[in-house]
Amino acid sequence: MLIVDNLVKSYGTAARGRRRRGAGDGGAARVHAVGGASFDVRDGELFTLLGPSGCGKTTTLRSVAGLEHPDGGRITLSDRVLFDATRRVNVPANRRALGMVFQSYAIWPHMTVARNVSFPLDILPHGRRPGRREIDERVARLLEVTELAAYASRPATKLSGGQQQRLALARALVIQPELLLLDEPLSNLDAKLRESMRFELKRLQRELGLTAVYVTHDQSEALVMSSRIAVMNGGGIEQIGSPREIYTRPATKFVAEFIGTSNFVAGVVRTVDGAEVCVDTPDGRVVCRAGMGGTAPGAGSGVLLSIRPEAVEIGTAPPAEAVNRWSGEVLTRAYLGDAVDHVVRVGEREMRIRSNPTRSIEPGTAVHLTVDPAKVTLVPAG
Ligand SMILES: Nc1ncnc2c1ncn2[C@@H]1O[C@H](COP(=O)(O)OP(=O)(O)OP(=O)(O)O)[C@@H](O)[C@H]1O
Repeated sequence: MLIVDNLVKSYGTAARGRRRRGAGDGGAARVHAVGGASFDVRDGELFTLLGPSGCGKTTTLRSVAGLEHPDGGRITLSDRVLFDATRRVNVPANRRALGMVFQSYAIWPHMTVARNVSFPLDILPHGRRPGRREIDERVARLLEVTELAAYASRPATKLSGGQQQRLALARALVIQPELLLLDEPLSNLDAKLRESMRFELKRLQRELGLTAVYVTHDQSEALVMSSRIAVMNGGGIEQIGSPREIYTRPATKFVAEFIGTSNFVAGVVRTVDGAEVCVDTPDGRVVCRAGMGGTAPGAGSGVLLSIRPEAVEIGTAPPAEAVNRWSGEVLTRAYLGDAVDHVVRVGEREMRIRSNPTRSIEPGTAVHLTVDPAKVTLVPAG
């Protein structure tokens, strides 16, 4: 539905801007905010751009919205070309008819809740404005689904943070946009509300069959909400996949580190037999069946093993498994309520292990570790 192809955007640091980096260099330097990002968003999908601060996700979203003028690339929505650098097409933001919700929900304080929702339609020119009855129906339905119907005539400022965010959403949806753009819409809410709003937003998106692009730096938010995630780093996309794919088969070390935690072990590929790769590491041979994000490493190549803390089994009795086993000593233990973390010294390294709280072993104890080959992922070294 939405296709973003090779999007490029840089900013001159001497220019006026939202933010600056590298100023004081005489104005010659440019910040390469997005360097050739490509992705497509399917109908009915909640597609997330996830990455650390400054990786280019907001610039990408604002380019789709028409609020930034990219240097290169092409953006199409269904069969409409919104932007094409080579053909010099750049549809203005107000003609793209997209719904937008931002971090600061910026509801109109002097209006009632219902008027906030109807306003984007009320101000449409005569020929494009729906009739009064249709406007009232749309507003009523949106207030219903966002669970704000009871507050319709209340001043918009007299709502809680979560209600105001739902109002911002209702207001964005009233124009029936083909695509909804959301930029960190939950980050102004307190932790508890943020968590419940994740589910609310996801429910609304499903119920209304919305197609949305969602920007966040919060990995757990992205995992909970998204149909697919594009992990961004330094203006580029490192990996696109479902939350499960991204978590269980990270394509790069950056993705494995940014989403969750991982134990990394450097090694050299010894043999490749179909999907099974044997890797020699300083602490013995490790068999890996989870593969390497798309590419197959050849024998002799240096790789990193990425092993999630919860994939490792810890125990005091020697394991039955013949492969992927290590011996070590518990260094520290931390009780987390729903889990226990152990840090175990294995040879020269430390490994982090997350287990069920019933499996709690005292520091100083000699332990054995095992990991299922299907839970060991390879990522490129370096
Ligand atoms: N108007 C601007 N002028 C100059 N540099 C800019 C401008 N807007 C963004 N940048 C720079 O471009 C890069 C990408 O910014 P962007 O806002 O897209 O990142 P982000 O991933 O959304 O970060 P955050 O989560 O902090 O909003 C950053 O280095 C930023 O400082």
